[in-house]
Amino acid sequence: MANVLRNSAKFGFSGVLSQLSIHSRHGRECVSPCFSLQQRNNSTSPKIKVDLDNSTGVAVLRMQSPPVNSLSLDFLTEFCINLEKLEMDKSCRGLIITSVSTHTHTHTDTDTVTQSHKTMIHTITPPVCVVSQTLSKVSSTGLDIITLPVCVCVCVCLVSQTLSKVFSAGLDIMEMYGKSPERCGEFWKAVQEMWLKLYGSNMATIAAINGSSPAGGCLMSIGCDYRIMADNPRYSIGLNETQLGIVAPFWFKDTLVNTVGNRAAELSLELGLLYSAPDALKIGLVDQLVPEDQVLSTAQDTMSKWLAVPDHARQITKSMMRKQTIDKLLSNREADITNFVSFITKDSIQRSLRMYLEMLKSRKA
Ligand SMILES: CC/C=C\CCC/C=C/C(=O)SCCNC(=O)CCNC(=O)[C@H](O)C(C)(C)COP(=O)(O)OP(=O)(O)OC[C@H]1O[C@@H](n2cnc3c(N)ncnc32)[C@H](O)[C@@H]1OP(=O)(O)O
Repeated sequence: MANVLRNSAKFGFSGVLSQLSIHSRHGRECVSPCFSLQQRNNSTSPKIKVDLDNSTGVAVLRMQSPPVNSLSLDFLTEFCINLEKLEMDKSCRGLIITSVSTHTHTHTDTDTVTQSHKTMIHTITPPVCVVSQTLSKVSSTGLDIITLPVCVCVCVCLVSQTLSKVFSAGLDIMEMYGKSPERCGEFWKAVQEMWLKLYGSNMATIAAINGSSPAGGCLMSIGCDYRIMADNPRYSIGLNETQLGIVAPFWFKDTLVNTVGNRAAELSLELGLLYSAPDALKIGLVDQLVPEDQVLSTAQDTMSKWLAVPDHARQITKSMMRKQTIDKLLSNREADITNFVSFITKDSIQRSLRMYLEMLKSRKA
């Protein structure tokens, strides 16, 4: 333990993990060239948007991958790169993870466009945008004024429209269906990497759960230090793997046990339960429910309490609580990948996944 604490103090908790972890395409080797200590960690990549507030040291990572923020290989790679960048940035002490939400996103960006171009743009039903009479008159004197705002507005509406009800739908099922063993292995390594980086993060981490969060989405949430969920009857959260005919691996199970205790985890995993927000609160799967429009602001208020604790004390304590669970995966990583690949490529499991995908599509129809 003394060794852990020494390492934690020297490298930080995630630094210890990075040293131990296998260098992979999705690990340090891949992301190191992206680091720049001078760089402000505000970035927008196709699937993820990060805003770091330098005055508070808190970053908000918004998932924006339509239609359901599913965790594909590309998404996970982007997620890990962003996490590693924030981890290396000494000014960043706290991370809030959320999904792009309809109202804030549309209004903010439309306002920006309106102010900067001194015109009026009305959003009707997404993704359609219309330029008002006022703008038409103004724009007839300058074509450049009209072209850019309309493009920006249409993009925003597309994202808003398709992500309104989901935090993350979990692992991208298409990454596990009909894929080669090599590709499945690569995908699983990225899933492991995401969890190792998040569960072992030195930052204080809060999940601002503003939509449904099944399976891998739930794993991401319980990988954080604290969970705030929107009190909306349409949303659910849980590790529902058995409902798909698949099995949550030991480190999903361990993370859940660490969060809700053994008995609740046993019921939850065996039955593949998806909990409503109030039921999730009851078993301790989430820590707090708030009205939907207050999820992010509550996360920000809560974060200031977490950051009031001295970093080194919080980080070493977090390491003591989580190290054993993390080490278990670190020392079994390759075996875990082999196990996943042989399980997921079985004909019977592929059939289960196909039926589940068909069910998802037929539910829609
Ligand atoms: C040894 C270890 C072995 C294995 C371990 C594997 C561990 C696995 C972990 C996982 O995370 S598996 C994924 C589990 N996820 C789910 O069960 C969620 C399924 N999705 C839903 O329940 C709903 O989609 C929703 C998230 C509640 C959102 O509902 P909504 O009505 O808003 O959207 P809709 O259902 O119409 O979906 C839109 C679109 O997206 C496709 N979709 C949904 N989820 C996924 C997903 N996880 N991966 C890929 N694609 C997904 C859905 O089919 C629709 O597609 P379409 O528009 O083409 O019809």
